[in-house]
Formats: sequence, structure tokens, C-alpha cells
Amino acid sequence: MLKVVKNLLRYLQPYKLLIALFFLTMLLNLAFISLAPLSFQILIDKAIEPHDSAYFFMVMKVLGISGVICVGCGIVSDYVLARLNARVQADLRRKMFTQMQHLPISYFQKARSGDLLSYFSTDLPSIENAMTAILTIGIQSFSVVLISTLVLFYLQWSMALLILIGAALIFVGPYLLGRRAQSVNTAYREKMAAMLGVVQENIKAQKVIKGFNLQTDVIESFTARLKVFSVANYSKNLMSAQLERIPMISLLFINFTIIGFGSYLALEAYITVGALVAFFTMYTSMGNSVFNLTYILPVFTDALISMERIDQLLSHPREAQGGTDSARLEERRPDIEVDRLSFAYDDKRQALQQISMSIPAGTTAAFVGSSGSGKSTMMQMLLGFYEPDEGEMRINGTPFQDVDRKVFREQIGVVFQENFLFQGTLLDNIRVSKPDASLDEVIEAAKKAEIHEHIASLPDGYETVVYDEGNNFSGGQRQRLAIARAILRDPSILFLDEATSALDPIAEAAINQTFAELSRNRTVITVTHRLSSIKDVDHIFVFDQGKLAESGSHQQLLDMGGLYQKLWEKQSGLSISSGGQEATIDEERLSLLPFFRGVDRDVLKDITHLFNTETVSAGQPIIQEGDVGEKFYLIARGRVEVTRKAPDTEAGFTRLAVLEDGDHFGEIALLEHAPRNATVTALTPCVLLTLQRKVLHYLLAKHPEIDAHVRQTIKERRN
Ligand SMILES: Nc1ncnc2c1ncn2[C@@H]1O[C@H](COP(=O)(O)OP(=O)(O)OP(=O)(O)O)[C@@H](O)[C@H]1O
Repeated sequence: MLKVVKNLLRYLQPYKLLIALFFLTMLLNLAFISLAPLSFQILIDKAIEPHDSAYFFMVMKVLGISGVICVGCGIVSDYVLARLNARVQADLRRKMFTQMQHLPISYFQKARSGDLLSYFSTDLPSIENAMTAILTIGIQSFSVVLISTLVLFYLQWSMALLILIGAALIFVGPYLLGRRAQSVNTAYREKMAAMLGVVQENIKAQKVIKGFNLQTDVIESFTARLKVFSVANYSKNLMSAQLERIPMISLLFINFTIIGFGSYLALEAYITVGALVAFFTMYTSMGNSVFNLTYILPVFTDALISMERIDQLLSHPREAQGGTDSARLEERRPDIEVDRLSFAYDDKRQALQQISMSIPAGTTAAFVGSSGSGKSTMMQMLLGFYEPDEGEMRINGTPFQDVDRKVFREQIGVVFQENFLFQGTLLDNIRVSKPDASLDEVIEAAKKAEIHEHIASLPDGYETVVYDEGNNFSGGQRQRLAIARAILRDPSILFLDEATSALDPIAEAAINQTFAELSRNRTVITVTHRLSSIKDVDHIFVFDQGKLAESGSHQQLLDMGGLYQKLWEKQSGLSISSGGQEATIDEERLSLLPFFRGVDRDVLKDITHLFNTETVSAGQPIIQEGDVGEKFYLIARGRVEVTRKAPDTEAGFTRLAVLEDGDHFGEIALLEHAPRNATVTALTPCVLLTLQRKVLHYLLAKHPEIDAHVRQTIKERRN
């Protein structure tokens, strides 16, 4: 309890004047409430019994005037309290929100979003409740108890002593339950936060849930979680009830003792009847106050947990700010060097191992490699989102930890694969990167990002409102808006993380042209899996399982005949028409598929014509687990995820792999006519080459040598 009061005093410290006003009005109010019962003794003993009506009217007049003053003071104190509460809440909200802006990215990846939200939705209101309870019922009841006790001692000391002992007994029960109440409450908060997290994730995952038909699974998993929450909820409610019930029982017991003992004293003429009535009135008012104090105990327990949680958030170490060395950054052409850098997200596996690279100012660089190889992590290290575990990065020769992060980030522009749009207009959203940009500058950037024409065609143009994180725009449009945002900033270093993954081929080609122009006077660092877009990049860094496997120019890497060459081979031989509606594969590429290896070129040439093109948009399921296989798929362009149902997990499924340009899937179920053993969903818009089951079977019947080869390959893949 003391801790809660101490914390509240800390929150209230900046508002000394309001606090003084509150206490003044409160004291006047209290004086009346506490002393009014004494008027009974005066009225009975000095006016009623001696039949002195003049005295009676005088007492009534004093009571009336005091009552008006009391009501006035009460109204003023309500006003002051409302103001104090609003200010303290606003202070805490601002502090927490500011702190969240300075927390490292790793914090947000570990914390459940439900937890973060419950700071605002549950913890702040419980502090508000405690503050209201203490400043109103708390102080009032405490003062009434204090004043009443003094008056009771004045009226009859032995009865007062009895009451005092009884009052102390009232608090014994809640005191003993205190620790248990706190742990029950903490468990309740945790379960509540976890449940909020699940609901929030569920809202965001609606497309996946409907696409995978996971409704029953998620309802079951939510019901299981709900059961755990209900137990915590029940324990919390029971504890609150006990905290109120135990003092009530003690109070009844004390009432009984006082009534008996007091009446006995009056019976034996130790006290007057007036004193007895005054005593009981005073005692009743004191009893109510004591009861009020016990009634607000659960509020204290709640507030204490909330205060501890908020303190934890506020004291969490902030993101590194770097040093103050920014002089060299102002040269606008930062050289980047990475020296034996290693990094792990957790203690299970290193995401980057001993990476060394150099990206001279004004050059272009690309990070490539298969999914999960560490290319995005490397980019995030350069953005300062994570701190290396070993090794270092240098900007213009200055160790990264000495570089002023704020100044560094002012010089960079980033386009992510998933781009967030804020609430507001399109103009606001592009302008976030340069708030003082003129409309002409914004339009210029939008034109370069190939989005101006679309914006101009909208009824409200640049004033079109973005809602629901940008869901009223397509993935490609969001990506182009993000590109406009980055271009508007005119950064010294432009980071592009799969920045064109959601675009169709025409838009991609046009934007790549823009990037090529932009790279003339700045450093551009690209993370991509589409090798055709980085052929002209100065330095290509090839990642493999967290290590830097190779580096060099496109030609140098092809000549090396290593991993890059293999990746290139996988993506070559696939072409897409300019409209993105027609994809083709050449016989050379076809011969690289395991089951067509060694097949005669003329036969392969015929087979290339048997493929169809299909396009799917991001989020759309391509094959469903359990369905009978009808097609074989080869990704001409795009990225898909392969998942399998896993009802025991929170999400309801597990991700098996991410496939991209040049990868293929779906052949096993097709050839063996078995149900699909996984679901494949498009992560980006995809152009797929498909081969129908009946076409494939016709082929296999016609060419028994392929049939034998195919069966052998499948056997190997199964093993
Ligand atoms: N926030 C994270 N927490 C824990 N592990 C992570 C996190 N982000 C990535 N990883 C792991 O680190 C490794 C490298 O991931 P990274 O995203 O850098 O790969 P990538 O090459 O960019 O892959 P992709 O092309 O699929 O984005 C992977 O094993 C991945 O599972």
C-alpha cells in the first residue's frame, strides 16, 4: 500500500498547486463530515433536553452554512481531481509511448503485441482507479477514521480503545492475503495480455485463416487458451470477493460488541444518552470509512502490479544512440565497412557469422542468397536495428557505435518488403520522410515511383485517406508509395529490401530504371532474390546459412561457378511477357529439372509448349493440403510459402519452406495421384508455369525413358 502511495506521489509531484487546492477543499469538506455527528450531542444535551429553541436554531444555522461550504468544497475538489487524474494519465501515456519509440527492434519482436496494448488498456486505467480511490475515498476515509478516533477518545476512552482494536483486526485478513492476491492478479494480467495478443493476431491473420480453412482450429486453440484465462479470472474474482468479505465479517462482530458495551455503559449511567447517540453516530461514520478503506484494497493490489509493469517498460534499456561523431557523415558520401561481424537473434543459431565487406561511397551493392541465408539481417545491422555480438561496422572509418544514430538515420532511405502506411492522407504518408517537402517535390517523387498517375486518377488525389494500415491500397501500390517516400528524402544511402517484390514486371522494370538513375550520386544497397535486377550492381554479396559465401560483380561470380552461378542458372531460361501475363521456359532450363535431366532436347522443346501460365495475387492459396494433385508448378516469378497444418501450434500451421523464382513444387502428389501433403500460398504476386497432370501422363506414356527417370527422382526426393 505504501509503495502505491509513494508511486502516486511521484506521479503527482509536478502538480503541487493543484494538489494544494485539492487538499484545502478536501479538508474543509472533511471537517464538516467528521464533526457533524458531534452536533447530535450538542442538540440533545444543550437544546432538546433543556428545551432551548434559540440554541437549537443557532446550531441549525451553523450546520446549514457549514453544509453549503462543504458542498462547494466538494464540487471544487471533484474538478481538481478530474484535472489531476487526466494530467497524470497523459504524462504516463506520453512517457510510455515515448519510451516505446526508443526501444530496440528486438524488444518488439519478443514482446507480444497484446502485452504492449494492455499497458494502455488495462494498466493505466487501474492506476487511474487507484488514484481516484486514494484521493477521494482513501484520504477522506482515513481522515474520518483519524478524527473520529480522537473524538471517540474524547467521548469515552474505553469504548474508543475497543473500537481501535477492532478496526486493526479488520485489516489483518486482507494483510495476510496480500501476497497471494498479488500473485493471483499478476497471473490474471499475463493471461489477459496473452489472450489480447491472440485476438489481435487473429484479426491480422483473417485472410490466412479463411484461405486455409482454419476457423475450427483457431476456435479450438482459442477455447483452450480461454479455459486457462477463465481459471485465472475466477481466482482473481474470488480473491477480490474475499478481500471485501473478510473485513465485513470482522465489522459485524465489532458492531455487536460496541452496541452491547455502549448500551451497558449508558444503562449503568457512566455516560449520558446524548454521548451514547453521538458515540454511535460517530462510530457508524467511522465504521463506514473503515469499510471503505478495506473496499479499496483490491484496487491497490491492481495498481501495484500495473505500476510494476509500467516501471519495467519505462526502465527497459533503450536502443543505442551511438556516439556524437557525426562530422564525417555530413560529407554525404559514407563509406561502409563491415569487419568480422557476427550476430545471433537468440542463443540457438547465429544468423550472421564473421561477415566482412566493404561498400565504398556512391557504389551499388546487393545481398543475395536463398531464403533464410541472412541477407535481410545484414541489412538490418547496417540500419542499426541490432547490435553486433562480435566484430564491427564502420561508417567513413568511424566505428558505428560512435556514430550519432539520429544523424545517420537522417541520411538514409529505406523501402521494405512490407510497407506500413499510417492513418492520414496519401500526401501525409509520402511526406513522412521529409515533412517540409512542397507538394511539387512530393509529386516529383511519386512520378519517379510510378504512382503519381494512379494517385491523380483518384477522386481525392493526394488527399485520399489511407485507412486500416493501408489496406485500401494493393501491395504494389503500397510498395510504390514507400518508394516515393524514400525518394523524396533524397538519401545518401538507399536501402531496398525486396523493394519491388509486390510489383508487376512492367512496374518493376520502370522502377528499377528509377533506382539505376538514383544510384548515380548515392550508395544503394539492395536485398533481393531476383538476380536479373542486379546484374549491373558493383558488388554482389552472396549469403549462405549466415556466412558470406562469395562476392564480386555479376560476371566475376558467374565465372567462379559457385553458389551464385547455381542461383543464376535456376532463374535463367524463364521469361515473362511485358504485361506479366505470359511466362515461358526454354528447353535448357527444363533440362535442369531433376526428372527431365538427360532427356533429348527436341523432346524438351516440345514439352516447353505444354506449360500454361497462371498468375496469383499475394495471400492467395495455390494448392491446399489434402486436395488431389492436378498440376506441377514452377515459379517464374514471385515467392510462395509452403506450410503444413499443425493444430497444436498457436498459428494452427508450421512453415516448411519459402520458395522463389526458379523453384518448383507439386510434382510428387501429381505423379503418385496422392493428396497434397502441404499447402502453398503466394507471399507476393506470382507468375507460375504449370503442367497439367493429364499432359504429363501423356508425355510419360509417350516417353517411357522419362517415366522411369521421374519415378527414380521421386523415390530419391522421398528419401
Ligand atoms: N526476428 C528474428 N528472430 C529470430 N530469428 C530470426 C529473426 N529474423 C530472422 N531470423 C532467422 O535468421 C536467419 C536469417 O534470416 P534473414 O531474414 O536475414 O534471411 P533472408 O536471407 O533475408 O531470408 P528471406 O529472403 O526469406 O527474407 C533465418 O534463419 C531466420 O529464421
